[in-house]
Amino acid sequence: MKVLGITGGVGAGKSTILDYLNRRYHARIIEADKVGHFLMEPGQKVYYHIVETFGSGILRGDQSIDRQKLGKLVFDDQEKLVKLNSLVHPAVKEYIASEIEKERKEGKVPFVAVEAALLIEDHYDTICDELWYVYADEDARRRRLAASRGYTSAKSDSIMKNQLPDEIFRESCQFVIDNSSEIVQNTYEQIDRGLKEHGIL
Ligand SMILES: CC(C)(COP(=O)(O)OP(=O)(O)OC[C@H]1O[C@@H](n2cnc3c(N)ncnc32)[C@H](O)[C@@H]1O)[C@@H](O)C(=O)NCCC(=O)NCCS
Ligand SMILES: Nc1ncnc2c1ncn2[C@@H]1O[C@H](COP(=O)(O)OP(=O)(O)OP(=O)(O)O)[C@@H](O)[C@H]1O
Repeated sequence: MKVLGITGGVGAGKSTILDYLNRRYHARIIEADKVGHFLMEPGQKVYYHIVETFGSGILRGDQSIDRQKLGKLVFDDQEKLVKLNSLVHPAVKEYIASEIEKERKEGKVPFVAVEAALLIEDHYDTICDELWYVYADEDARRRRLAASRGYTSAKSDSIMKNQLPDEIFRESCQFVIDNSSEIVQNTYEQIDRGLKEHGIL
């Protein structure tokens, strides 16, 4: 059972591709963002450490972490982002590695696809057979993030500036998917080809 890592900048289309891998190929998909959100819920592994570090000002009335507030804090302050990453990333990677092991034991899925913007920085090459880079030009990404999530251009930029540049993604990955076209079928065809040519299936 192969493990495919899907990476790329914010809004490049990683989740869209994961959804296709699940629908078309019945891959088990794991989204690191979602794992991170889960581990931040009250009572979960990293909740207490985050509240201790960033203070109760980031909490909602029901004691859950207000991620929008936390995001505003960290995406404008590199030091705080590094601190948050150091609390969240090891727990997320450990959780994902254990899910992969479960799938390996059960042997029911053709492959696993793990998705995150930070697969390269966090050395997911140690648990993935290949890393694939999803590219879309920055204007398309800003436009899509504004339309689907209401992100302002400034918010998209504040996230982008904390992510790796295009050339590092290209150097570090084994396959590049260009998701700039608005015709998503073009993207799906690249995936179909990549899966065959790279022996993932
Ligand atoms: C800052 C947080 C609270 C904002 O939460 P929110 O729900 O508003 O946004 P979401 O998690 O969907 O992130 C939006 C996008 O920002 C980018 N992003 C998230 N974290 C990071 C980071 N540490 N560095 C660079 N980009 C990041 C990703 O492209 C992501 O898809 C959250 O992103 C977070 O906890 N980040 C730190 C942990 C992390 O890196 N998680 C992602 C993979 S483990
Ligand atoms: N080829 C495409 N044409 C038009 N819209 C697209 C295309 N690909 C993705 N989108 C849309 O762009 C938005 C961002 O895509 P998606 O959520 O898949 O990005 P992502 O890389 O997973 O983002 P994040 O880094 O935040 O996790 C979504 O609303 C999605 O439907």
